[in-house]
Amino acid sequence: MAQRLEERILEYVKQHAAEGDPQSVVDHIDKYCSQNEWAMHVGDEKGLILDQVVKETNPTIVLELGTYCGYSATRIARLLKPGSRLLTVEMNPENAAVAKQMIQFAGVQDKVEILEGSTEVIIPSLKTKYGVDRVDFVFIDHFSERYTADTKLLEECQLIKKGSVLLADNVVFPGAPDFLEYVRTCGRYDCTYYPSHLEYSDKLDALEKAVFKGP
Ligand SMILES: O=c1[nH]cnc2c(O)c(F)c(-c3ccc(F)cc3)c(-c3ccc(F)cc3)c12
Ligand SMILES: [Mg+2]
Repeated sequence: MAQRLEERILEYVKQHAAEGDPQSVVDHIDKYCSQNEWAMHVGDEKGLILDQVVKETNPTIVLELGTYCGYSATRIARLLKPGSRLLTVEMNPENAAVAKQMIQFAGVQDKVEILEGSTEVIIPSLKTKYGVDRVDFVFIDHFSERYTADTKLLEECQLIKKGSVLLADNVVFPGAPDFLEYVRTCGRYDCTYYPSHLEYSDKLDALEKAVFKGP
């Protein structure tokens, strides 16, 4: 029995999902976490909203804050057009190691790069160290206490331009009240609220989409 929950999830995927098939990996993570052990992936219900927003944005460069096991990175990468890429930031090295294997097994490793470290250090280095000019889509799913600071950092580093889309998880549970206040009142975002449920649960949760209108 693998020691850590995240390793048990990876083991289950390796033993039951179809290698090279990102949809199969996503489906099997959802199956394991709804039947066996709860884990904090965005999940199948909120995942369908994520899919819809990714499809309507059709992004070339995606930034994800909070990789965890690689569920949403796999979910997003499966929808990306050839030549596009996803950079995902994870500060927990053990989770990053699981995510690397999950992404590899799903066969999306050519589109996904895992950046280990904290967002406050990595975001300011994206232009210089990772050759990013602008990000078209940001999935914010790390710590709700960092949502606002990291959004302001993306603005200050000029990584988001007019039309860039932010999509934040958990704006109801655990909640991100200062983030909602900021994007809805600062005058630089067009916001949309998507009510849903906490992953693998009937508790209420929601995603907030914030489309940048420019500085
Ligand atoms: O931390 C997170 N990052 C990203 N997504 C998350 C997510 O989608 C979640 F559903 C939860 C969650 C919410 C309720 C709960 F009871 C347990 C965990 C967390 C979370 C929140 C606070 C913690 F102390 C630990 C985990 C996160
Ligand atoms: Mg989340």
